[in-house]
Amino acid sequence: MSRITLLAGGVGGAKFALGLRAHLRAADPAAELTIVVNTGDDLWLTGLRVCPDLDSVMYALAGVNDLERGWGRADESERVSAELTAYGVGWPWFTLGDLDLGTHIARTSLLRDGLPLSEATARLASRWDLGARLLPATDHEVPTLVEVPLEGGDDPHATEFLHFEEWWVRYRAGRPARAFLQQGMASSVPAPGVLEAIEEADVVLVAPSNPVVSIGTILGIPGIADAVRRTTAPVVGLSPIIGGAALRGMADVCLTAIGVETSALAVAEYYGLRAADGLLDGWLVDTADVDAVDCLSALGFDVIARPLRFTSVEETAAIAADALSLAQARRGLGTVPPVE
Ligand SMILES: O=c1nc2n(C[C@H](O)[C@H](O)[C@H](O)CO)c3cc(O)ccc3cc-2c(=O)[nH]1
Repeated sequence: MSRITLLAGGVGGAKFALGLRAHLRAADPAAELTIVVNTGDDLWLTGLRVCPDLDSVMYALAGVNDLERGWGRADESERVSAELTAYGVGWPWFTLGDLDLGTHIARTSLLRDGLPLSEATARLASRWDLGARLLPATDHEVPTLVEVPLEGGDDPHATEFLHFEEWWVRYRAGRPARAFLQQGMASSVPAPGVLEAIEEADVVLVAPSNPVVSIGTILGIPGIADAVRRTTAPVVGLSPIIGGAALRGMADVCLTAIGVETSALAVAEYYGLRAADGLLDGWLVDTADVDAVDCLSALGFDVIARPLRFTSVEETAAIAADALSLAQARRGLGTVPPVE
């Protein structure tokens, strides 16, 4: 029996989680999968608590997600959203589908009853056979705010802060980000079970999610990065960058904003090598980035290059299997798959 803990953001994290679960169900059915999910994207909207990344992972594992969009529910309708827009309530550019709204209403109801987000999440998740435990990184509210130049003012240095979802969805990350700030982060604490899931894991995996606003937010919650450094489990990450471009989403814009090059090599260096007080032991890069292997190996990372695109659940399961093999090789329990 192995305990696998995955740190994940929304859309990319959900796709990887699906492949990882498929691999575990076939190869190690007794394995316990815990997914620590980013909550920096969470927001209050129309009086409801919306948790985009938790919901993307939950819907994907439940098999009820919208495969085309990558977020929200399949077979969705938007009648309530249209009513809210008619009343001028909410964000007209941020669609809350009717089925999705059911989740937000249920979650908000549980929160209003006094449950912390971690318990509310467990209650929502218990509806489905997810094959994984979902943990929000923290029960505290740590909204990611993006500092952008103020539009239309006289002062060229004036800035304003947008909630991440406004910057991401409304402006498609098009307004230059000067900084990302996780409000309330310094005084937040990891949700119950998060530190244990990392410290007591046999393997910790870092999904190919946005290194800045998804994985970065999880790791920024006091105590979590230390737990990753401390765990006896090997820590293996997957590059969200393939051939110099973000695998999905607009992670490149976030990396550029914090001065990190959009490359598989630079993101590994950004996370850092655990042996040098960083976070990773191993790193999977795409075959397009095979040039990075020698350099990262010389730095001390266990690296393999293999196709990293999630073209199907089967292919994602094979990627997950290779990530676990890399981790097991470090634990001396298995073999490293050949570098392609
Ligand atoms: O591009 C969009 N993404 C939407 N997303 C996805 C989300 O904004 C981002 O892709 C993630 O937060 C980034 O991980 C939603 C997620 C939810 O949980 C609920 C509602 C939405 C609505 C939108 C939307 O209208 N447009």
